[in-house]
Amino acid sequence: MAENRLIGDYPVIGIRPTIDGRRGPLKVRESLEEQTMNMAKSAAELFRQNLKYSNGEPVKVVIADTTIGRVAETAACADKFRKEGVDITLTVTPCWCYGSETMDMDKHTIKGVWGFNGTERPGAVYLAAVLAAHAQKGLPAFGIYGRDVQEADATEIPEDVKVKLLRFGRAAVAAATMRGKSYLQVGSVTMGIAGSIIDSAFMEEYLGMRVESVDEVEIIRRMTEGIYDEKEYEKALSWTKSHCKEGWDKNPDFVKRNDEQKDRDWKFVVKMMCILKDLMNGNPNLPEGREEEAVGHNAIAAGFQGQRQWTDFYPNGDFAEALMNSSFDWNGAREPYILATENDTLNGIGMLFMKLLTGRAQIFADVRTYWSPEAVKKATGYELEGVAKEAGGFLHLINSGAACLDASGAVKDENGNGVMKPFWEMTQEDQEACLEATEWCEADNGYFRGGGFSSRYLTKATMPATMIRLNLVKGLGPVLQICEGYTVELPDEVSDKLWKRTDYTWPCTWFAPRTTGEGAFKTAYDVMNNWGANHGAISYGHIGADLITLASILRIPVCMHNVPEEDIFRPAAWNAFGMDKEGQDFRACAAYGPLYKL
Ligand SMILES: C[C@H](O)[C@@H](O)[C@@H](O)C(=O)CO
Ligand SMILES: [Mn+2]
Repeated sequence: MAENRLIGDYPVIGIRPTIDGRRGPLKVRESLEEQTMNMAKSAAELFRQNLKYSNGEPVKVVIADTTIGRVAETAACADKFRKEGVDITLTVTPCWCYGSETMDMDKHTIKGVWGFNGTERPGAVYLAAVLAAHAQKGLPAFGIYGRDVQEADATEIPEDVKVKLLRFGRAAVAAATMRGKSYLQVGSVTMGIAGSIIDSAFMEEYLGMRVESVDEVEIIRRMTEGIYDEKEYEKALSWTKSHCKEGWDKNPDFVKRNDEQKDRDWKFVVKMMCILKDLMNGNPNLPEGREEEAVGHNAIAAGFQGQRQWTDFYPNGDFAEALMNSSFDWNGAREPYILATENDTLNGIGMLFMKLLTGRAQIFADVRTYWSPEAVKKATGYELEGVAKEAGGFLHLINSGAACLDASGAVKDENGNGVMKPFWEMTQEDQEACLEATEWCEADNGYFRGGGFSSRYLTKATMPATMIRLNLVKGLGPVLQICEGYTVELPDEVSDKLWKRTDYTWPCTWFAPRTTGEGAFKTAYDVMNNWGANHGAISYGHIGADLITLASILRIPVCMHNVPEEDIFRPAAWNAFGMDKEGQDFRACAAYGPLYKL
């Protein structure tokens, strides 16, 4: 079955080797042709080797047919790139060139410029000149300039240049991948959660996406009228029965569902997942006469209302949310979906940002509780250690449904450390480890009167992680919060005591922010006390710097982060908005406005 089949090409990177146009007896241009084109080839190779689309394929990179010395060659390059579907350009040069004649003036491309740091020819001078032109013309571009002078014939890319090139590449590909895709909302506002009040203007103007909305009755219609792939459903059900072990039922006897009802519920939730996939991707294998349903909604991300109405009556969406957000299912390892629970569109977009940057499955969670060292000691007698102690406590991240099974930490690297791999690295063994670490408990009848099953696991690994929240603030617009930290392993009996005080049948992750002792990152308590909403999106890895670069491309200011200042990489023009990194970001984003504003 075609999974994650999105209509529309993935963004292409175009490399623009620019050069001094002077020929003549001293052959300035001729003497630079090879070095300039070699820079372009090195950058292209670096991108091809290290950047992947969200489907796991290597990023496509094209190079201009010739070096670009005068405007005619600039135009020829722009023409080629238009035909190739280039959304992102990197201009490279070891020498002086004529800024406004050779710069990328396409207002839709995401731009970077790498000036070679060799002093024989003034590549750095061109870099500064053309970045000034970009600033003057309102076409912000990232500037990349290596620290150390290189030999003129050097072809290797210095480490610090690589870091910036790849950060620019990952963020630009993530930003451009969203263009033209849909956010599908299934159902509407959930329990009054503001994030589930979808803001189409934000999706359109900041992300270049569009909003598709489907009433939940569509799931029932498709079930009732058989508008799903029967073969796929049977395969999914059989796999579920053998791979998704049922946990215990905490409900009191007077509401407990009997085996026959639970069997019906399993069939229901598996079919629901098949249908939600079809709604997002479309499915060419739907029954004859269902051509309209077969095309799907071209959704790169989606949300499901769950909690209230649907879950008051039908089995909940936790099974679909948990497995679709994971990096595998009955079809083996596959690109994780982004399916937000409680229809929290902003948390869904946060998950999407990080999936596009990493290729990894994502966690959706309530930022449920701050546990101070004193409170833990009082509740369990345990003295905090390690990252939790350093952070002055930790946060309880827990929500029913949309936390990927990868977050169990059951997948181990070669050193036995818990990891969450990009989906293309997930082995059969890794998938089984995640399933083994997960049980599917009967839905809490207090919250889910319609029944269903909730995934349950404890994150049993200390893993680097990044938690973000995208917030919409009236009068300001979107802002992003970023918190790097670590998942925390507690002794089982300590976890148990704390977990039991809340939703014991939901997936549980303890998280210690990397604190700085100041402001919002003074301690773990301050992170929660400054958090902008009830939810957070969490990814494996410390990817805050990539998120800051992505946010700057999208013109979304970052209002809270714990990323070291030296790792902040934004378009060069941001420097014109003041020396304070945070303030300049707000001022620049306000000045440039949303990328796709008409
Ligand atoms: C208690 C509610 O039903 C839960 O869903 C709550 O924990 C939430 O997740 C609200 O975001
Ligand atoms: Mn929630």
